[in-house]
Amino acid sequence: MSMGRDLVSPDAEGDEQAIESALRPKRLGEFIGQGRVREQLSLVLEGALRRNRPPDHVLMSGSPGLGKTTLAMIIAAELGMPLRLTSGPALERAGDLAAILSTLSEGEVLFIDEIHRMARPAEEMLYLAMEDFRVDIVVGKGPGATAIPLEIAPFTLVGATTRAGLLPAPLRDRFGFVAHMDFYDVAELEQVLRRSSRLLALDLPDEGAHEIARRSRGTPRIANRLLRRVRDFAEVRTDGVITRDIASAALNLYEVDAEGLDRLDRAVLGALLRKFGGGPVGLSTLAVSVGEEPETVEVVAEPFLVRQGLIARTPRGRVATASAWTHLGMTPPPDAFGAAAQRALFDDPGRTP
Ligand SMILES: Nc1ncnc2c1ncn2[C@@H]1O[C@H](COP(=O)(O)OP(=O)(O)OP(=O)(O)O)[C@@H](O)[C@H]1O
Ligand SMILES: [Mg+2]
Repeated sequence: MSMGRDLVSPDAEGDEQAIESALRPKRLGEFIGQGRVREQLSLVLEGALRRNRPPDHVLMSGSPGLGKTTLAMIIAAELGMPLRLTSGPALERAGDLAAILSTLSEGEVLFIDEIHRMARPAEEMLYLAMEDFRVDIVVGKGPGATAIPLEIAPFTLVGATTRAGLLPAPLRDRFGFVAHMDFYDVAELEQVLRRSSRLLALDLPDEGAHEIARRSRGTPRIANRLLRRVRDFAEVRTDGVITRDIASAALNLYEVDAEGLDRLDRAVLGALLRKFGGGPVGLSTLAVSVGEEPETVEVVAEPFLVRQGLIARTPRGRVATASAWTHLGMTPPPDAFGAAAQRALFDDPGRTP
């Protein structure tokens, strides 16, 4: 996604990937937060280990940087099986997928990242593979084409997506377990930060951890990234101890706001208030007004803004809440929360009052 250069962008790139893999928890017991997902997953894995069979296919959905790849690696590690990695965009043709499936060994874990971006023919091949551990290789073209069935070893598919809504139902239904990953709360992010500061041998008192956690956009990847920037600041300007004041000064310097909103978040919120009087406004109109793809706004900015109670999704479009106006230090127009806005918020055709 295009927001990669920002300090609080949820996407990882470049050097960051090496640092991330060093900080990645390797076993389920080290994985912080996501309590329910962790408990459900540990049952799935334990059951499979007892029966000595590969577990059901697992789908993980959630915003960037919440730990989907980490969890996929943990699944393989807990099963004691190798992990094969690929991604939806790499599977352009059915043949790309067949090449991988046909070389899997029994019990192997196949991780398909961004599974919603797989091409259609590969997706159809995957249905059969997931269900019957078989693929049909089509040889030839037109009326003379024949399908040669090919057995594949029983494997476990782990799919990850930032957009579960885009997965076709037949694909979603073939996963035995769907893990919905949510944003982390401040206490959980503090734990992530304490763990990382141990691994990086940093001096991070609780007050410093709290200040960084609060501004990490509910996302472990961002928490780790902010920790490294704050470390630079602490080491260059002071004795290296990351106090609350140091953390706060460093984050102000990097323009991470008090609630962790990044440039895109602030742009979206600003446009919603200034150009559309607080809404309701449609997603694509809002995206165009900040010069971004609707998908970027929907996947990267919106879930966090909704979670923070700054915007609401209504049947008529996105609307700003009272906190949004306060957050940007603006006064809502007199009718902002009047009859029209109330209608937008509560006229849900799918719901009876
Ligand atoms: N539960 C966790 N406990 C500790 N650290 C975590 C946890 N989840 C994620 N992290 C840290 O955040 C980083 C990013 O996580 P990960 O790469 O798994 O996210 P992702 O959901 O796959 O993101 P993307 O959608 O961009 O692929 C990891 O390298 C790891 O250091
Ligand atoms: Mg990932």
